[in-house]
Amino acid sequence: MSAIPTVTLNDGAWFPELGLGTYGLRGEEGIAAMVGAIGSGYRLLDTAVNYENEREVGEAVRRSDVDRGTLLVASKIPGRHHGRQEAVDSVKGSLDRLGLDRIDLQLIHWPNPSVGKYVDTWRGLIEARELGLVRSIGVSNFTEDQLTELIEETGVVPAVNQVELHPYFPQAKLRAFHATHGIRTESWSPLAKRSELLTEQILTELATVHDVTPTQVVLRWHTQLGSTPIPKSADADRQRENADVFGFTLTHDQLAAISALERGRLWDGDPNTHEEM
Ligand SMILES: NC(=O)C1=CN([C@@H]2O[C@H](COP(=O)(O)OP(=O)(O)OC[C@H]3O[C@@H](n4cnc5c(N)ncnc54)[C@H](OP(=O)(O)O)[C@@H]3O)[C@@H](O)[C@H]2O)C=CC1
Ligand SMILES: O=C(O)C(=O)[C@@H](O)[C@H](O)C(=O)CO
Repeated sequence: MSAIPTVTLNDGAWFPELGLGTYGLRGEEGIAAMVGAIGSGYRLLDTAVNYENEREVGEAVRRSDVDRGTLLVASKIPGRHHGRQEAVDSVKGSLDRLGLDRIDLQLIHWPNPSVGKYVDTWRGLIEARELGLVRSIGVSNFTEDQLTELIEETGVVPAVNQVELHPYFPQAKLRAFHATHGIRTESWSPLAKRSELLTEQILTELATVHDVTPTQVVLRWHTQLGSTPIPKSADADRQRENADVFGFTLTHDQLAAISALERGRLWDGDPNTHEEM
């Protein structure tokens, strides 16, 4: 398996084209799964205050035999920590739990519109970056309008927007907005939480054509769309399968056929209405 390629974010930092989701990876088993993933070549671990596994993520970084400087840890601020000073304090809390002296990518988890403080929270992340607590700053689950508001109010463009993205919800319009503004797209639930996606006929057909698995077809689709998928797997073999997607190329027509599976969100995770505290 070749190394996972990287891209450059709008702040000049490097960023992998594929990472590991860690929601649900907890305790010793979770740490072992993350250490194994790092050993298999993963360099980006995605966590959040609300995953309650930042301690495990930090421990996995320390137990791995890879230099800290070659690993990226991303975390996310929950709705209950929105506000300028609250955001800085939230980052400090994450750093304590991680046991690290820097978070590589800090995101706002959800805009939580009813709280009405995502612009202040963004100002807090800008301050956290100035304080050297975090390297890159971005958001998650932000719409075009919410991104525009952040940019107009602060002049700082998020490096990343991590959003629901999979063949059932390809987000073409939002991705085009990201491309225009130099925001890197990151795909959450990139396998649509496994669901029935992986048995779709077009995916099994393309898997045969390219001599790979349907999962690898889906993950390659993400990377060729210019998004960084963060599939979660607790299993070493599936982790290796998921990372080994850079040795084949889908054609333009094959990408379009996969995107034609579009049917909508997995659940009611509309950033305009969903509240996640
Ligand atoms: N910002 C946000 O609001 C959100 C962020 N996220 C992030 O995105 C990450 C990934 O999303 P998630 O919701 O976990 O869903 P995924 O789409 O990554 O699917 C995970 C499921 O797929 C299974 N799986 C993984 N690889 C394979 C494979 N090769 N073959 C068959 N099954 C496989 C896993 O099982 P197994 O472990 O047994 O392999 C698990 O059941 C999260 O862990 C989290 O970090 C997720 C939701 C929202
Ligand atoms: O996992 C996350 O990052 C979330 O934001 C949650 O909303 C998660 O997707 C969930 O619990 C869905 O039911």
